[in-house]
Amino acid sequence: MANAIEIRNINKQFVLRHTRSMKEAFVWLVKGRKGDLSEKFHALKDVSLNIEQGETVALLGLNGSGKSTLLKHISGVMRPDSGSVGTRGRVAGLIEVGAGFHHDLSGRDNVYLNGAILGMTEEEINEKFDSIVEFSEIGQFIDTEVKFYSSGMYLRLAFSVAVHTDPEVFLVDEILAVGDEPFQKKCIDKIKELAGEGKTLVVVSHDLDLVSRICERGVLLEHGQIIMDAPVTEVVNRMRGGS
Ligand SMILES: Nc1ncnc2c1ncn2[C@@H]1O[C@H](COP(=O)(O)OP(=O)(O)OP(=O)(O)O)[C@@H](O)[C@H]1O
Repeated sequence: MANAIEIRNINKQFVLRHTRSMKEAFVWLVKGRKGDLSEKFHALKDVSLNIEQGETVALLGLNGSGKSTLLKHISGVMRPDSGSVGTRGRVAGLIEVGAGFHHDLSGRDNVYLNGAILGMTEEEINEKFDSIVEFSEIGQFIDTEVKFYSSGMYLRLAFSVAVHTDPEVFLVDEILAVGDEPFQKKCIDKIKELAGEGKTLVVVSHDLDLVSRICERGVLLEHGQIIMDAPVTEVVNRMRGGS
């Protein structure tokens, strides 16, 4: 089967400190600018990962292990310092609540803006508009500026637009957590439905029960490296201190 996602030897470093004290900068200057004034943090270290079309994959690991950074590379919002990331088909999902939303525009305008960013044509959005609003349960607030939305309302609209783009690859970060329980359940059912249709799914979550229900494969990250890639139950077992 064809790969939906191909990640080859990616590295990502973040600059932790841009500035130092005047004294440190002075010492650095008189010493002939030796060394680097900024401190770097290696968030992803030589990560390679192939995900086949139709696979459901959970990215697991402790806080700061690099899961969200890896997901952002798959979505294309971040680029690696070296290595390559390839995806096949339309990629959509929920990485950061409100990303791609314009605060001063209404929910309605943001559906068009976000839909276009995710690759939908105006015609496609017109066609799906009612269904997007219905799924989100935003109701009359669709014409309110989104800066007045609660975080849950943002999530509802963003999730609804993302699933209506009919993506081949669907990415979900932890953010489902801000939805209330009924909406979370609705999202999870929708995610399962997408998986059932053979869509590729990559999920970042600390909810081990949830990922065990949705995903088949687990990829465990530690300090920016993949240390285990196995059926999700085995990875969850290891995270819970099993084997
Ligand atoms: N834009 C950034 N600038 C600097 N450091 C960053 C940036 N984004 C992430 N990091 C750092 O990279 C590391 C990995 O972050 P990441 O968000 O990928 O971890 P995570 O596994 O998703 O963690 P969590 O479970 O807490 O969400 C962290 O130490 C984080 O501080």
